[in-house]
Amino acid sequence: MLAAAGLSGRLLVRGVRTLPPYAVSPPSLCGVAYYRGKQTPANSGTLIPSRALSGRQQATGKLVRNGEDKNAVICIEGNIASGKTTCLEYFSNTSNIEVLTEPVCKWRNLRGHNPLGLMYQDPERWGLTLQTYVQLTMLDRHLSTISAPIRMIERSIFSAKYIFVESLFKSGKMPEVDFAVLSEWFDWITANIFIPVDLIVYLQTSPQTCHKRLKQRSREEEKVIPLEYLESIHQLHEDWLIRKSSFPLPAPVLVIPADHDLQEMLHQFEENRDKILAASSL
Ligand SMILES: Nc1ncnc2c1ncn2[C@@H]1O[C@H](COP(=O)(O)OP(=O)(O)O)[C@@H](O)[C@H]1O
Ligand SMILES: Cc1cn([C@H]2C[C@H](O)[C@@H](COP(=O)(O)O)O2)c(=O)[nH]c1=O
Repeated sequence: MLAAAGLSGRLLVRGVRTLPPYAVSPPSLCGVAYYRGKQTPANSGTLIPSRALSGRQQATGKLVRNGEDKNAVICIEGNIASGKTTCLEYFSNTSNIEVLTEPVCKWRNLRGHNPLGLMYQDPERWGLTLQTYVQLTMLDRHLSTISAPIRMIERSIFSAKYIFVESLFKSGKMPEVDFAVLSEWFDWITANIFIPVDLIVYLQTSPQTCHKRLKQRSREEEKVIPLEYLESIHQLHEDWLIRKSSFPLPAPVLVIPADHDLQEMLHQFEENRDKILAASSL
């Protein structure tokens, strides 16, 4: 896909490269949770074996996070630069909601390495490296101790696999053995650890909108992303969340059209507030 998108010439050189010194946040400040406008520690919770049956039937026989049943989990999904972080920021001051943004800064700075930048430069060589780390950090997000009745989380371990790993593999940029290793890890995790999701909010945008916003945000690593890549990521989202034809859905989906300007989007978030918060009573 990246090849089709005209990236292959720049991306296929093998070997470790020295990356430009991107401005990155120190890992200690990355992937923080916010509750009532304040930063809270996103510590991993304790995993315990599930007892006979909880309210969430799928938990049976799996490891569950201690205290799991009390909270609602809402995942905000959408294409790159669709407005997920903006949505989370909007809800971050709501009492009872804790928001967890995607740990992108960890993906940009892992002990001084930049797996995200490496992947965009050479997806065949570094796709497995990035996606292994994304899967770990996503799992960590899902299992971290919850400090509010409702948790809103940016993306999920599911979209990392069903959208991004899938995209790398389907486009021929990920060797079959790398895909197999990632799939085994994902299957083991989801078979043995209960990852609760009560609602998916899909911010549905056109790839053109995302391309415009991506350029405006101007993240250094993402400057090589062409419109065609966003189109393929869009199709994967549509297959999963709208057509429901690709992979299992971990929760019901609420679709919010998200091509509108910022002011209208804030209005849309407010309009959908009750539907979103209803996840806590499911
Ligand atoms: N509705 C909107 N209209 C115009 N620009 C937007 C809108 N929502 C977000 N943006 C801008 O687009 C860029 C990407 O938004 P962001 O929330 O970071 O997306 P994501 O988290 O999905 O990648 C940011 O520069 C943000 O300020
Ligand atoms: C989950 C996930 C993300 N990425 C890439 C895609 C984007 O470049 C960033 C995330 O930024 P966004 O603004 O939050 O969309 O990370 C990836 O390559 N693989 C993944 O699994």
